[in-house]
Amino acid sequence: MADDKQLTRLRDQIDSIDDQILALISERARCAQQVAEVKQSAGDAVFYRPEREAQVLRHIMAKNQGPLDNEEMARLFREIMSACLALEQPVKVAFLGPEGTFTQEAALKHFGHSAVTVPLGAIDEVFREVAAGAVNYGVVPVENSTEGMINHTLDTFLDSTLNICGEVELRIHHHLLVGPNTHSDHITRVYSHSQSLAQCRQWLDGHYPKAERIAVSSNAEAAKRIKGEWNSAAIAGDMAAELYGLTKLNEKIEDRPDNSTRFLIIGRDSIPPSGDDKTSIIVAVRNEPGALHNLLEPFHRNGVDLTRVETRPSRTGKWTYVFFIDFLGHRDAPNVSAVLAEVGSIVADLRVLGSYPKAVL
Ligand SMILES: C=C(O[C@@H]1C=C(C(=O)O)C=C[C@H]1O)C(=O)O
Repeated sequence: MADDKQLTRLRDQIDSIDDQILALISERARCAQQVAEVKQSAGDAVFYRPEREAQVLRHIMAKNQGPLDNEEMARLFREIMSACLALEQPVKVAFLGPEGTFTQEAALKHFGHSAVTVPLGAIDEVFREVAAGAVNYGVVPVENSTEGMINHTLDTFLDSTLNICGEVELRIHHHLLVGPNTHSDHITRVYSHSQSLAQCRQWLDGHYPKAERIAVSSNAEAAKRIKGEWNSAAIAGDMAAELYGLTKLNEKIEDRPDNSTRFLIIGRDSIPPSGDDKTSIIVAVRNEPGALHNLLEPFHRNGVDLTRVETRPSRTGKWTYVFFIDFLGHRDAPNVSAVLAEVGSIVADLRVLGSYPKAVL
């Protein structure tokens, strides 16, 4: 038995600490309200500031001395900021629905749980609703560590004038889910998004080689669909399992344990520097000898680190290659703006998709 007196004393101590935390969070929330008033009187309608939020979280992680780890501590502060912001104006964020997708999880990880998330049926709809001003931001998947680029998202950027305002990385754990009518010995169909089916290919080959694999628009849609079906399973994540009341027959069935997806936050405004930023651009290059070398050389010469170079076929037919390039640094930094000016002068077309804070969490 624990020492009753010692327990009582520790719990009293926790109660008094909680009172202090409560008072401090309230004081912080009042401060954030005043910031909103200052912004409003300056005619600034944008309360949410991604670069400032990234700085707050980085500061917390740098100062944290444990015992909670940096990510855990930052997650708590993420939620405090989200709640403070929602006092003035909850951020409205569109995502690739239905409810329960990994994209929704990414949206909540980035904006916190006080954000209002709006499920939409397709990636281009997310772009459209942001462009129309019906929501403040959108969240779209862009690349998976196992399966590579999500080409549909890249292609949608070709026709869009929206800005990238941030990035989120999410560890993706897939589970094999069933409804009450299905037994593990009688699974003849497995539904999921094509990316998720691909991420679990070897596991499915080993455990359900004969089951038909059916690709649907999202893994949450798969979970929703099998709820009342016989002999059917879905591959989806925790949020979908919980939301649609399904049983996890097998957990973490992704072939690679480090399976993760990167998502982009899209919005209408460009974002000032946060001190640790990335920039994404699209360039169209003429099909001539040395074109790729000439395109990349200025980055190297100016000490700008490339983090990703992706090629897509141009859809106009006019240019042979379109490159999506990500690199470290903000477009306002002198070495980055020098590279952009130089690259702009040699390529057929250059569009800066945005400079944004590097993912903190
Ligand atoms: C308080 C501000 O506004 C919002 C709330 C923040 C916070 O709670 O720390 C940070 C950035 C903004 O999203 C601010 O700009 O400082």
